[in-house]
Amino acid sequence: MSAFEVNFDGLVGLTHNYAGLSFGNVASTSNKSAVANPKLAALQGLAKMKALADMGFKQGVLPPQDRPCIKTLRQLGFSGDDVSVLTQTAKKAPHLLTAVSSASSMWVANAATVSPSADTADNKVHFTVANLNCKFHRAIEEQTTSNALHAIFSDPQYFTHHNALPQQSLLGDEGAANHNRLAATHGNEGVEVFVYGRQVFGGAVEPSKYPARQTYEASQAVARLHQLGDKNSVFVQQNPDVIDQGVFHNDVISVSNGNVLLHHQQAFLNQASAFSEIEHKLQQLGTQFIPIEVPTDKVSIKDAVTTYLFNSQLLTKKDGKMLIVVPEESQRNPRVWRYLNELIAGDNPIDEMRVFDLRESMCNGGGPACLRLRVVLNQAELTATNQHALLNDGLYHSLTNWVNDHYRDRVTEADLGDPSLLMENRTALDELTKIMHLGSIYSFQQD
Ligand SMILES: N=C(N)NCCC[C@H](NC(=O)CCC(=O)O)C(=O)O
Repeated sequence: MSAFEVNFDGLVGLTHNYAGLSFGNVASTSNKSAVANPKLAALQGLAKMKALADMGFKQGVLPPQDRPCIKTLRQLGFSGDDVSVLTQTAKKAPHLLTAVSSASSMWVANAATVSPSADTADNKVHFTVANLNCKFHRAIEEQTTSNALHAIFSDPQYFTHHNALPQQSLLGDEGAANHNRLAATHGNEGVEVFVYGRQVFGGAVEPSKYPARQTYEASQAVARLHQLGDKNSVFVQQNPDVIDQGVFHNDVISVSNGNVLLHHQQAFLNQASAFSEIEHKLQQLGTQFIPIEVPTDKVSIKDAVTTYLFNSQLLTKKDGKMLIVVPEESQRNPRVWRYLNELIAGDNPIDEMRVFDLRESMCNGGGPACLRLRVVLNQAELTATNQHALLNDGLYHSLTNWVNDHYRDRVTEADLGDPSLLMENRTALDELTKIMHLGSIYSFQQD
């Protein structure tokens, strides 16, 4: 059956800031305490969405979360009215305030893992919300993420939603950032490649410096929930050495589209055997596997981490060829830029490149691919999707005006305790739920 890949991009939230919260993510820790510009960040994200929609790609939008998250602070013992909860936290536990204020839900590649109906035994689209339990500021995203996904994919005839896995390090799950799908076309049955950083039971090698966020046990659980057969799934360990060099998610070292896997030479442990399993399983589905390997002598791991060359989007164009969407940082590095130009001129399906300025997100370790969640939908599933979450000119203009009306152009850690910022968030998000017809997805709307 024919199907579309719809890229749902996360809108950057109003509290976007640089708090250095993600140990193991080099950009996050090295930009700690820099001054952030949430308005610019949101507009940069919208500009990418609009440009891709204008090129004919189907584009969706996922809303940001309500921050600072007062509900979480109450769970941690702060009490009184909302403003007093905020001001007490700012005074007594500023480190908690930065965590509950992060706009990290913008990186929706970590929101959930999604399996298209062509791969699942019951022929429904399955979503499992990621528990993100490696980082406290991200572990608090799951409930609102679940509410947003339900509000956009509400019809149980087509969509099955699974709660996040239990919040336990055994089951660390970072969603689609560690999940690559390979298939002849989006609509064909495919092979889903689950990439994990460590195996708790019986695993051997692990990174020694930085955390491996995704476990084998979590990847297995998601594949079971999604009713994926053995023929539709492959489990591969990410190379622990590259995690220790700052590759905290697999989408910082590889990206798939169709039957192509663009990856670094050092991306995976036991790369050869993993690729022969993928090749074999794709062959059984009648499809050839096209791995494109980037050698270390052309692009080092350091180059990959600083430029986010692999955190690119690979998109199938109408003519069947592929477009690669990269961040400006890739253009600024001569080795990476040379490689990319060789790639699009070479004998492979990728023949066009677009460069985007996503600096505000990049400074926290989030490139083009982090900002989007891929959802493959056939026509009936697309029709059943909340149409107000799909980007067209009207929604783009509404969202741009909404950002210009509500967002600040400067936020530092010191601003996070400002009660006006909390109120600005709530006013803006309340309006957004009306623009996008989401209902009451935020806890402040439910109290
Ligand atoms: N690779 C993918 N798919 N996503 C990127 C996520 C970046 C995010 N950064 C942050 O959460 C930094 C927040 C701060 O430090 O203020 C993270 O580390 O989880």
